[in-house]
Amino acid sequence: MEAAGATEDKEATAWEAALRRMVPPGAPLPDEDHLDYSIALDLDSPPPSKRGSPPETKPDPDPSPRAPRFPRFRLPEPRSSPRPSSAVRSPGSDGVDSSSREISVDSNHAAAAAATVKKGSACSRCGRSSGIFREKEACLVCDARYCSNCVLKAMGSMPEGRKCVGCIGCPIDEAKRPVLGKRSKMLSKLCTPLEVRQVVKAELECAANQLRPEQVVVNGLALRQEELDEILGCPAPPSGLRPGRYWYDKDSGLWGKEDGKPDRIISSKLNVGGKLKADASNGNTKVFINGREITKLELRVLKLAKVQCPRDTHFWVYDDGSYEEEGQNNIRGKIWDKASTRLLCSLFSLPTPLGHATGPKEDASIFSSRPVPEYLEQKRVQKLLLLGLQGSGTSTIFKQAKLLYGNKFSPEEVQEMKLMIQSNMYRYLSTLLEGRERFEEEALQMKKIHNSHKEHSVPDTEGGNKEDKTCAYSLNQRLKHFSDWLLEIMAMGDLDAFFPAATREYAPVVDEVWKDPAIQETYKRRNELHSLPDVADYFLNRAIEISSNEYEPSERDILYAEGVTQYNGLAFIDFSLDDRSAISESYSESLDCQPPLTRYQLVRVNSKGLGEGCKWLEMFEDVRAIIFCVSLSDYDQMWAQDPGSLRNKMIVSRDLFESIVKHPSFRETPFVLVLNKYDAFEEKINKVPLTVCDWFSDFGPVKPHNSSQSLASQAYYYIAVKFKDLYASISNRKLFVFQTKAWERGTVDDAFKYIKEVLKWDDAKDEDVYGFVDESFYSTEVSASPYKWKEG
Ligand SMILES: Nc1nc2c(ncn2[C@@H]2O[C@H](COP(=O)(O)OP(=O)(O)OP(=O)(O)O)[C@@H](O)[C@H]2O)c(=O)[nH]1
Ligand SMILES: [Mg+2]
Repeated sequence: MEAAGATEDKEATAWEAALRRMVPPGAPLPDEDHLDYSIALDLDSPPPSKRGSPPETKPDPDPSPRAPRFPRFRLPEPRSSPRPSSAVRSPGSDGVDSSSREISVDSNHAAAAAATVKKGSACSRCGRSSGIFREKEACLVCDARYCSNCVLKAMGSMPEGRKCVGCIGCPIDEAKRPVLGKRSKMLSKLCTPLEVRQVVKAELECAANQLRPEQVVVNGLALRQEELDEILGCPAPPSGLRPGRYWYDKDSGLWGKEDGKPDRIISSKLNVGGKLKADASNGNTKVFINGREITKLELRVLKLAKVQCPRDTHFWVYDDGSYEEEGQNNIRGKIWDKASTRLLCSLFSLPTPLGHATGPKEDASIFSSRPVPEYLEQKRVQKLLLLGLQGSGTSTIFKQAKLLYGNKFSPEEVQEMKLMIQSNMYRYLSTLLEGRERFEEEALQMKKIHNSHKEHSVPDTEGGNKEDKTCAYSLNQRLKHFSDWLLEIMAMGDLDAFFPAATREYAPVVDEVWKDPAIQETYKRRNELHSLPDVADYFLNRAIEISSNEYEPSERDILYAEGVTQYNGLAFIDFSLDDRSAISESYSESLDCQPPLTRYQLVRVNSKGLGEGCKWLEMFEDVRAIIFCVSLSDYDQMWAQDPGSLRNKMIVSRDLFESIVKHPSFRETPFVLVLNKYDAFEEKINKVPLTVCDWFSDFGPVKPHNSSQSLASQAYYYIAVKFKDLYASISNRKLFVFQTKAWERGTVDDAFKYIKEVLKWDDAKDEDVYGFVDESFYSTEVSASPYKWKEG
């Protein structure tokens, strides 16, 4: 008995030790029943796990096979909603939202999906049910599921891919089309790489699995086989074509879902489907392109691109983008020629021509020999919107992403940064000078009062009078003069017109002013100067160097500089991240194929773009995720939102967050909260209590001597939970939280890796709703679960 107890004890300690390695030093151990992945913590991922059966002794209470590998921990949440026992859940779903999501499958598929969920995890052949960790392979036709013992017996040599022998020759369940040709972990385990490749090829290319022409309706008419061949075989086919109703504008090549905006530009002049109708995309703008009434979004982009289009304009647009007004026979220009228009289109998910759209048409028969995956597997760019209150760190994160994942700064961009840094330096200085004036006035006032008290006892002298007029914040006459002049320029808002021409000339004075004891005294009280960023001294210390003609901003300077590019409101970069992850890793390793790269587009909208009730945001469609950035160290800062009214900056940030969460465009969009400036926060929290911010008035930290967890990390969790609660109360969903120090590039890299995982869960969550992607299509590696390290 005692021995058993000892083993248990030992097990418990080993478990604890393993867990300890995963949480940050000093953090309390999470409550086992309340594990969660939505607050990302420590960033050192543990080594990839060896595959093996999961420990049976402690079933994962939150069996989230798609959770990322970052160890995380959660704060207790109410255990109200009962969870279905068999369905695999993703961490993004809280039970409520998943069922309420729009499902765009027809009722048959919905029924099939429901059946799948009910079927649970029993093998259709041997009937044995197994734990949630056991993978199953599902038949693409009837969705029967087989365990690894039975799959080869039930599916035979898979001449059409993963189908029961009895289903060979039958068309696949359309809901499963997205997983066609996707390797599964189980296949990789049971078959050699060569066999897997054959199965995948068969699945993609066999006749029975192809799209049937009648499933695709274009301009109201179901296609015939020749028409489908023509579409799929044209130089720029719609990628990943699925059954559905579409509209097609033969003249321009624009293509979209019925009742929707243009989705892409495919080759023009294809003889397919019916005639394009005016209401094909359900527009209501009274502006027409090739007879189709365009959507509001298209109209806005046209207007931004400076195309004149009053109501009742009818345009003809050709496949090279040239356009004319109906009946005028006069080409007015080319819509997509301007880079700015292409940028706008890309930002708002409107298509632009691919370049070869006007090339000679290929023979449709080539289609049969072209590798199918090319059109099936083209991925779309995942758009990530990066937002936050001014000064939260969005531009720093943006610049880090740029340095991390792609394009270096071009010489022009560096030049622009240089000018920005130089003019910022004057801004910092004027903030200091302004503060100095205020402090000087206060100090002299105090002195006067003090002296007037003394006057009663000490007789007045001339010396005393003179002393009354100077204090620690006083400047000499010359510098005072410069100060008045600079503040006047700033007040008139002329800075940018005046500098940088004057930059070099005044550099020595700037340097002198900055080093003057009065300014240094002022700088000591920088907490009271609300628009002075932490980096002010970094640049002011090098005033002379920065002002010189030869100055070349270093990577660090660029990072520390405020601002991004000339696009003050919007900046974007495209990049890709390796797709390997907890989900796909295990099988891509075993196959000699490269993991696919997902393209991301990071769009940074600065706070000005968020004004006016966030109108700008309406223009962003199909945003894959919102990354909302908050500066942790804002909790004691004040912010002048409207002239004359100071509010706590954290609260202003919260309100902005709330308005974005409530924004109708993002009802279905996952949110990742990035809590930035943890470094500054750590430093501040020991000096300024968190409770200075009204929103945090009930923060009651466990005294440091009672807890090994640092005050900063307690406060961090508290804030994270505040935001999570707020988010859940509005959206009924889970907010993902990540901590960064944007100056440290590694933390930004980790943030993007985390975001990538969040997107995967979100995808997986959708698929769960459909019920067709079962664990066999994704690794159900327990690597996601902290329990895997239990064994050491
Ligand atoms: N201490 C500290 N400072 C940071 C961190 N991230 C950014 N900053 C600084 O905070 C200031 C504001 O950061 P930005 O990246 O410019 O913030 P923003 O969201 O772009 O704000 P605007 O450009 O004003 O809209 C800059 O001086 C940054 O260098 C961080 O992690 N720690
Ligand atoms: Mg900035």
